Amino acid sequence: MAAASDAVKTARAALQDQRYFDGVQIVNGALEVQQGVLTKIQSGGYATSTEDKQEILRNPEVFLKRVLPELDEAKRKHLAELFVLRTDLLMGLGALKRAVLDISAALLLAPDDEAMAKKKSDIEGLLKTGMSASEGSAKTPTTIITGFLGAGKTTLLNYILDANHGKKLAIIENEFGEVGIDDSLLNTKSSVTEENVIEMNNGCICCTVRGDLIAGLKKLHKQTTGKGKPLDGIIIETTGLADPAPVAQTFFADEFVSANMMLDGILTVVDSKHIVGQLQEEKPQGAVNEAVEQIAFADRILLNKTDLVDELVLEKVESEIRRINNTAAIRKTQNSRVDMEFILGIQAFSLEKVLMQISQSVEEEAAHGHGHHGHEGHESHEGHSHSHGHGEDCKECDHSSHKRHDYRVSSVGIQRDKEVQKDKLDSFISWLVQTKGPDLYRSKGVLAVHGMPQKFVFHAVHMQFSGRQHEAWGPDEKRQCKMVFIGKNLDREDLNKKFDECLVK
Ligand SMILES: Nc1nc2c(ncn2[C@@H]2O[C@H](COP(=O)(O)OP(=O)(O)OP(=O)(O)O)[C@@H](O)[C@H]2O)c(=O)[nH]1
Repeated sequence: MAAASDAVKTARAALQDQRYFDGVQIVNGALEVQQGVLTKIQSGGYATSTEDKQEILRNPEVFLKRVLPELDEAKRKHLAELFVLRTDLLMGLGALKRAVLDISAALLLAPDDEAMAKKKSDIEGLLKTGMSASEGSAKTPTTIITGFLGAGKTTLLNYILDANHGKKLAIIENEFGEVGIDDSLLNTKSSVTEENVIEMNNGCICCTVRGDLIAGLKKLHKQTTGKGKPLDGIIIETTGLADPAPVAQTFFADEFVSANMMLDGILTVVDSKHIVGQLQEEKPQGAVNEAVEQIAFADRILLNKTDLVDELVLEKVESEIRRINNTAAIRKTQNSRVDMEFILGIQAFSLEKVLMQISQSVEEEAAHGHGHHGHEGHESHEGHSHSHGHGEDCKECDHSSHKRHDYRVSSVGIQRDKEVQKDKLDSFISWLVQTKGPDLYRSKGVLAVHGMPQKFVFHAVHMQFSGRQHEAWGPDEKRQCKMVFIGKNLDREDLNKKFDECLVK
């Protein structure tokens, strides 16, 4: 029983830290052990070879009904505890339907438990309204617009509002406590202080949320959905903010916000004429270059003010952007005019979309990106992309300007046609958290975990992580791992080496 209570303790800690996936694995292990023990008792001491070894996980009620007569009070209590724990973990992963199965199993074991009965009806209520814990169609899609001063953000906002006659959009800008619906507030800019940035209490220094934004979103929800007039979308303009991360993380971290809104995507507007200078601006040691960060976080980039530059400059700007972020889609614009489909409803933070995007971006990265590590005579120059062999006579590469191009922020893609070992993957993730957390801006991936029939899909802003098991791998599908990391000072070789240590040999 000591091992069993250890499992409960460790899974509870995982729940606390929002490591839902780890927690589920621990509880699964403990439940499988219980099934083994109970099946042996029923079959007179022998394990049957035909049993479904995961029946307790797949069909908990069927299994429990069969073994119920054998269970003493202590066993019932322990099993119920495991099922309740798994319910909470599954909720964290957004798997509400599975969570209902588990809480029903717990209720079979403890039919008079009022807290469990309430939990069950709460989850069923959430299922009915379509509000899942992680993704759901009832949530209001929210778009973050970033970009350097004067790049064309307000021009874009006005364009969106004009273009969307049929849609009811709310705009939140600057002072997040103030909320403008439709066309109000567009021209009342005021400065933003960093006082409202709150550190999360999970001990990770890079995970912060904005208290004023949460308050603003709550107020907005009350004024709209709360009065039976739901919105079609929310747009947040982050003028004056160096770092879009605390805004983005609010959508992962705050319970109210994540239950009612979903982050649709981060748009970065770029002034084509000035961006190269902005990117290359030397900052005092330790200070961030806002322009570089805004590009690193982007899902979509508007290369604006194309009327002020020629094609050659645009090409250069595009290649500079690609060195920082080679997964965001780029569109050239004038006066921020762009198809709405390119910027709204993009679901960049939906795990389903990650699954689709990741293949494309990692394959591109695998085809082009080689980094310049070990490239004698050069400073580190990650993310620099070519598919050719590399020598001093390399014509495509402007070797004289390597130093200028070193933004310290780059994308690293990893693709392996192998499975990862779960325990080693956990160590890899904790190594990432401990050593790279603040430097890792965006990451996403699809993993084949040894022993797991489903794809494991994740994305993260810094270490604010969202991931869950997705559809099963197809019978003819190659089980493989694909990931993209965008961040500062990423050592491509080190990341590859550390990840390779997690692979099943
Ligand atoms: N030539 C040219 N001017 C543009 C374009 N897009 C926007 N502008 C102008 O650039 C100026 C700045 O545009 P805004 O939309 O206010 O930029 P912003 O990013 O909101 O600026 P801040 O709020 O100060 O950060 C305005 O005068 C716009 O009319 C463009 O494509 N070409």
